Amino acid sequence: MTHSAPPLLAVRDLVVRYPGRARRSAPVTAVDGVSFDVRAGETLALVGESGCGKTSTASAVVGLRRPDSGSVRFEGSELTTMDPARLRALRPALQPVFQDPYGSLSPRLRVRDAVAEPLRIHGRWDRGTGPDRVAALLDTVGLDASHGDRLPHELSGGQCQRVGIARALACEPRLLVLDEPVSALDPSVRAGVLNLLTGLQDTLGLGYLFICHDLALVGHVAHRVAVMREGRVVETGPARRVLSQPSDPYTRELVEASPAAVGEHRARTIPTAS
Ligand SMILES: Nc1ncnc2c1ncn2[C@@H]1O[C@H](COP(=O)(O)OP(=O)(O)OP(=O)(O)O)[C@@H](O)[C@H]1O
Repeated sequence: MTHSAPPLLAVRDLVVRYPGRARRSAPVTAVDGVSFDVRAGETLALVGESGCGKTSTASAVVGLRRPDSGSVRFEGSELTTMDPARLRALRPALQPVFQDPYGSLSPRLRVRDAVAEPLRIHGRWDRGTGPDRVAALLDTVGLDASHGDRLPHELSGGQCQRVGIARALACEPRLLVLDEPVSALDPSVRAGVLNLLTGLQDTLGLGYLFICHDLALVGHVAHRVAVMREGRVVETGPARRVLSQPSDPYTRELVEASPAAVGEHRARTIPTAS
């Protein structure tokens, strides 16, 4: 990880508002001037309690929601004002992985076709080499070729999430936006999926914006942490420092409520049950 390189992702003064739920009620400001950077090969964890604006931030970064104001720069290019054709060409480089592993896959699409789909959508499918590329992607995420024949309901939650990661990797992204990628999984398979993600990062040099409310997991995977409260970032810093010596009172409350987050040594590879 080089800190002199320009950031992969630079978010500045991001604001996301939703219309008020009741008629004529004031809009809800979900994200209120958020700024952070993610560098290649680095994981920035965005943490905070439910409703603080993490998913709204991620949605604006991956283009699922247009921000009301602020800047989202990817490799130096401003995404919020980019023309649609250029944005479409850039999108594969910046891929989301969502929380619900089943919900993010089409129930009628076999795994092989689900992994091939992003290649087809982005005009990168080659009939000659495509099947081998899909097999290689399945192998990369720890699934064997026989999983390619299955439908999502024939997979475990962890396997489904691995398919979601294979889809995200298909078009050779440089940034993954991981919105609670293991929260819906059984605790016994969480470590395996997180270890897969950290291994991929180490091999491919990917940047991760990692949204997570579990500070113990954050302590394993994140290089830096940004703590959100009520739409704002209240503290940013190296994960070790933020989780062991938080300077913001709210961060201190979060850390104290999660004693497992603080430890002398947190291995990047999480032990899995044997
Ligand atoms: N589509 C929407 N319409 C109106 N308000 C919304 C919408 N989506 C989110 N909000 C509100 O915006 C705020 C931030 O929500 P957001 O989902 O971004 O938070 P979060 O930190 O990701 O929460 P969680 O961890 O529960 O997913 C909350 O007050 C939420 O109620």
